[in-house]
Amino acid sequence: MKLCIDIEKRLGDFSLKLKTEISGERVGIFGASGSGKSTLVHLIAGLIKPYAGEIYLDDTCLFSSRKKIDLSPEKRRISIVFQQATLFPHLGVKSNLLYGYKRCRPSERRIRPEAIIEVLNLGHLVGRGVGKLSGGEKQRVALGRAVLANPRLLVMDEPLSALDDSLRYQIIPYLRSVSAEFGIPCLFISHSLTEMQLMTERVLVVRDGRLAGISTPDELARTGMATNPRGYLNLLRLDGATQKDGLFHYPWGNGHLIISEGRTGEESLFELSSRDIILFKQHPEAISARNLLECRVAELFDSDGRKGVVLESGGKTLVAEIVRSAAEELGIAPGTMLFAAIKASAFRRVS
Ligand SMILES: Nc1ncnc2c1ncn2[C@@H]1O[C@H](COP(=O)(O)OP(=O)(O)OP(=O)(O)O)[C@@H](O)[C@H]1O
Repeated sequence: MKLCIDIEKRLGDFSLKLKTEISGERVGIFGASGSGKSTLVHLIAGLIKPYAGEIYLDDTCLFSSRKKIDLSPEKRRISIVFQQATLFPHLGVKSNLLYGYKRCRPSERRIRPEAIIEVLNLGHLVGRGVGKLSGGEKQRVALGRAVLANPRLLVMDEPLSALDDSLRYQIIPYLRSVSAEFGIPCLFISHSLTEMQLMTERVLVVRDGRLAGISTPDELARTGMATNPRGYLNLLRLDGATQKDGLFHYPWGNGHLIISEGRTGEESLFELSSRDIILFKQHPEAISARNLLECRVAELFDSDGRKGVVLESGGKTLVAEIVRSAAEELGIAPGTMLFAAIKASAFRRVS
């Protein structure tokens, strides 16, 4: 997908003026509350109209004030999944799912409803009404309905922010797999950096209605490391745990990670703050932390007076954070071998 935007819009005191070009299959729009993310996607989807400018999706002109083109939302074929799943309350799960599908020309129906029902794990819900569905189930039905409308682009406008933490991370694999399995490019809006890291490959950053830059989620996490209260959040997908003395041992890099709140038999996603990793130049004699990993410094980066240290072991990486003076005292440079100590309780299991 390639999106070219050059638009201006004013809403009350707020003005949006943005010119950019971004490509990718999973693109993020990231910015603080009120920065203009929803306004931007409403303009792209044709729900509101710019004063002036142009919007192109691949080779299709969606809007051009110069050429007097303004495609209707239906002709743009952009499906939006909103923060709160807006299902039709008088229709059951199946009719909600098929709502847009039935309105597509048969020749345009690319995706089989059965395939979506399977990918989104909705089989046990198709005979039900929507009134008693949980928040996560409603969001999966809304997602299925959006995909079955055969969109050219799927917009997800903070689809996870109404869900609690555990549900949020359960839904992310579904969001990723619909986009990947059915080849539908998606535009994912959020102000959560973790969601950006899990969902997108490139990110358009918006600040006060203006373009603040185009970045990758990892670059964003690195830049924000010093100012983010939780530093750089390492996201680790781990599997194959064995349990010993009430702790979970996961294979990682050249060794193991020992984690308090793990589980056996299933993959889990863990967060680990860069601030929970302590670095030693030499092997410490005795420490209480359960993890002591020998790692090579792959890279160093700056973030507002602090140093990010990218540690590598057996092809896996972790980012640790130290103050600049500590980096100088320890003589840390790419290639240096270090010991990283991490408490087993520092890992937070999010799914
Ligand atoms: N119809 C409107 N009339 C006047 N101001 C509006 C209107 N719609 C939005 N705004 C203002 O435009 C600004 C951007 O709103 P928008 O919803 O695009 O932000 P956002 O980045 O999506 O925020 P959030 O993350 O909180 O959803 C806000 O200051 C909002 O109050």
